[in-house]
Amino acid sequence: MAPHANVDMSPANGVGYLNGGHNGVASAAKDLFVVNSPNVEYTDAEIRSKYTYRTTMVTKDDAGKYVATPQETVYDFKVDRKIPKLGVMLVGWGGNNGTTVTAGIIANKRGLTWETREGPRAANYYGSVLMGSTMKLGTDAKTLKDVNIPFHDVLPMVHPNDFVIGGWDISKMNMADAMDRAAVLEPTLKAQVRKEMAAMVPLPSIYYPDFIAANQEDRADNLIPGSKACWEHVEEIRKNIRDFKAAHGLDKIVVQWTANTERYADIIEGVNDTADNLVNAIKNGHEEVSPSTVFAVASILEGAPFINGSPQNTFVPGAIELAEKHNAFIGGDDFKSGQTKMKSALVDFLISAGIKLTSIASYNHLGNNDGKNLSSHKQFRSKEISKSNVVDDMVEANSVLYAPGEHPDHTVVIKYMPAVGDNKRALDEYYAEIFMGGHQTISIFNVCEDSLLASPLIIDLVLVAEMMTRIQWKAQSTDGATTPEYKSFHSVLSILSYMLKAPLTPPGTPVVNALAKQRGALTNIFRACVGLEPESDMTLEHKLF
Ligand SMILES: NC(=O)c1ccc[n+]([C@@H]2O[C@H](COP(=O)([O-])OP(=O)(O)OC[C@H]3O[C@@H](n4cnc5c(N)ncnc54)[C@H](O)[C@@H]3O)[C@@H](O)[C@H]2O)c1
Ligand SMILES: O=P([O-])([O-])O[C@@H]1[C@@H](O)[C@H](O)[C@@H](O)[C@H](O)[C@@H]1O
Repeated sequence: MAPHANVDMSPANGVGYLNGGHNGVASAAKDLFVVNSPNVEYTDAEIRSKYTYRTTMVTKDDAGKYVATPQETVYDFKVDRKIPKLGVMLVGWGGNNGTTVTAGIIANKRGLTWETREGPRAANYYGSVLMGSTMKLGTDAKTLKDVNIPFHDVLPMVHPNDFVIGGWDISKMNMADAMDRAAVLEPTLKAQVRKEMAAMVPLPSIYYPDFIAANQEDRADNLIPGSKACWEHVEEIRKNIRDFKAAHGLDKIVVQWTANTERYADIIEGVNDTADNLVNAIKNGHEEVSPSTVFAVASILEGAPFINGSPQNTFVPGAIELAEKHNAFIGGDDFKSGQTKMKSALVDFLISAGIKLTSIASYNHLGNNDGKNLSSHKQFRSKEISKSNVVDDMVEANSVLYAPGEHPDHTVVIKYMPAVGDNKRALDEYYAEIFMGGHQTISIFNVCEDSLLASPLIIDLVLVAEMMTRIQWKAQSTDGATTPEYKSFHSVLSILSYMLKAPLTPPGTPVVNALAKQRGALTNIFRACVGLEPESDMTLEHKLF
């Protein structure tokens, strides 16, 4: 058996991958609800819905007055109800996030409980918006109370317990030892999953030293030969994806980057500015092509959605164009897990309350390997960018508080302190002007167990990205513009933004960071796919009687 073989963990040989599924056959969704509407049709294979999307287009008249014109576009949505057997391949599988999410899914799949100082704990999916939260389905016809359903039940989604997980790492450490190295999970839990984890060994990966901190070199003992981009690397990764799919009888694969943060790649005309130039640059061994971009290109060519959980600019313009050309899905960047998630909610609250935020001091220290990598300036700079831009949309939306170009002071500091391990300490100060010259100072001390916050996001990103591969649309707008044939959403999955610090959006479209808006978009797009109106908090039924 090859030392890095990603072999099946079936009881027969007891080694290998986390092999999901009941008997490897994806479970069909048990419908929790049915939509009773002439605009929604259910067949065994599909849910088809006719949805009227209502927006308001704004123009200015000759006097400069805004003119608001309601507009309607009728969409036909089609959802494939067949839940696939899904493979999840993580780049950086042997890291803190990769080991934690893998062990967490094993624990959930087996319904494990374990002893802690605070008493017994049971496996759960807390922190996953799809597995741990609900959405309002509607109003009880008799009591007029809200009826809420688990978010995961709004559409026929894969269950994370059924994921078949594998991936790559530049470290050859098996997943049980890597789980120990990560020092995230309780020993009493680790003991129960150790056997499965020990049988899993990451595939060798590509390592271009200049893109991550030099202090990562001692981990790099599991390498595909070659220290810069080449087409052989693309083909090797493509083969890994195909072999994984075949070995486990999978219908689909989603690839996700949870490897170290890379430095930004320079955007160079003729190198990575177009799809053709990027392919040629890889073929010519251009040193400005990063490992994450090579993984993205390989995934795109294999038709596997690729998600970037780190802040670097993996998706250079050529990678985006390649995804568009191949109708492949991409998404990113940088999991929004703790300090920044709090920021995108708190800033939204302050500014939409008319409170003029004037400065944000955002410091944290952490002691895991991510922190070690980020102690190198070029890698920190990637993170500083993603952590700093998260307030831009909210500031720009409020011209009452902020003049054009005006924005709060915003400082991001990250320090590596090994003693605290994965339990990042985030200290934030929000300073704001309030009524009549007053000030409000909000100081937050937020201990984020980083990998336990990020792992559920890895699951959500996979679930949503896979679901999007089964949704198609066509349109008839009020101005007569039509999209006569069904097609998929745009290659850049901005619907993933709720889970990400620096959401990638289709070229030329705005970035939304406000947490409530991001969740609303995810909720209401999925509701539209079953012909339901957007969640409204108007509750006129409680006000007009
Ligand atoms: N809360 C969070 O944990 C959080 C939040 C946002 C973003 N992130 C990002 O997620 C990533 C992973 O975080 P982590 O805490 O698991 O880090 P980690 O350092 O524990 O894991 C990263 C893994 O990637 C491996 N690796 C590095 N280069 C590789 C390559 N070219 N191919 C394959 N494997 C490679 C490393 O050996 C390591 O095992 C980091 O980029 C981090 O910035 C983490
Ligand atoms: O908590 P959050 O800001 O969403 O995300 C985290 C940062 O606070 C931290 O500085 C960094 O080391 C982690 O990789 C992660 O990005």
